[in-house]
Amino acid sequence: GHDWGYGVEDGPSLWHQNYPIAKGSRQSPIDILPQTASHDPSLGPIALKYDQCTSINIANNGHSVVVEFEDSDDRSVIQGGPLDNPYRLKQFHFHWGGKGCRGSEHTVEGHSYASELHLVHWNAVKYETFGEAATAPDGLAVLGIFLETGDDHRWLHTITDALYMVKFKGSVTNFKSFNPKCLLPSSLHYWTYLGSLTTPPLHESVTWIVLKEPIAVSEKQMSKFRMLLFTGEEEDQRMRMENNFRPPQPLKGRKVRSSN
Ligand SMILES: NS(=O)(=O)c1c(F)cccc1F
Ligand SMILES: [Zn+2]
Repeated sequence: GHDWGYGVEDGPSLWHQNYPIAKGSRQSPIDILPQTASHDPSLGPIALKYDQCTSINIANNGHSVVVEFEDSDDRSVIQGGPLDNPYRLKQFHFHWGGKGCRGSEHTVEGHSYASELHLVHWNAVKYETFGEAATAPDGLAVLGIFLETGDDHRWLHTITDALYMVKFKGSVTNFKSFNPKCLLPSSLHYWTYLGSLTTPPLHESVTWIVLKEPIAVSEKQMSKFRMLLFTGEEEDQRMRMENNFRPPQPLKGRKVRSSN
């Protein structure tokens, strides 16, 4: 059933009731302090091999809009940086705010961005399935990319033009051969730390890799995300999908490392 959301009655401050790990020792997102992040020379560059990317569909799961990928082999992986082996691309999705409001999950010295893109990868070397990896401490690697409002993003149109097809919770439509490489900023410099899923079940299974450089998207493009609904077609009360972000969580002694 509907056991969590982003509203007053089911939002992030209440998730601990059904998901006690919400108060755990490695929860995400966090506020990143660049001055405190230690530059670790042993941290190499991350490598994204997205060339043979195979997107399948785009869906509204009632919490975000998600693009799923074919992950039966290692055609699309992230490797290098803090990772000991390649992690397979499974899906990407976004978190965003209301009109004129901020909506990123990670913040940088208290500054939040308009939105945050998450590219979710899993450790198929050590685990059989995404589900199994999602509960393992080294199971997932999520690449976080900040979106700030500014110029139009030429490739984001492919996604925003498809959003009207998945307006309602539970809707899904074909979305083939989209390569998320076109959503990357020019620099792959990053911060990295050990954390969790930012939505229930909040498993502490994520190696976070957050890119320092945001990408620019237009306010008009952002407004198209806000025409999505949290609610299904059959529900009479229509709730606009916005502010679907969890606020920063306690660092609890964790170290954030910087690629440079
Ligand atoms: N937000 S997040 O990137 O932590 C995330 C995942 F990694 C996996 C599933 C859902 C989800 F929301
Ligand atoms: Zn996310």
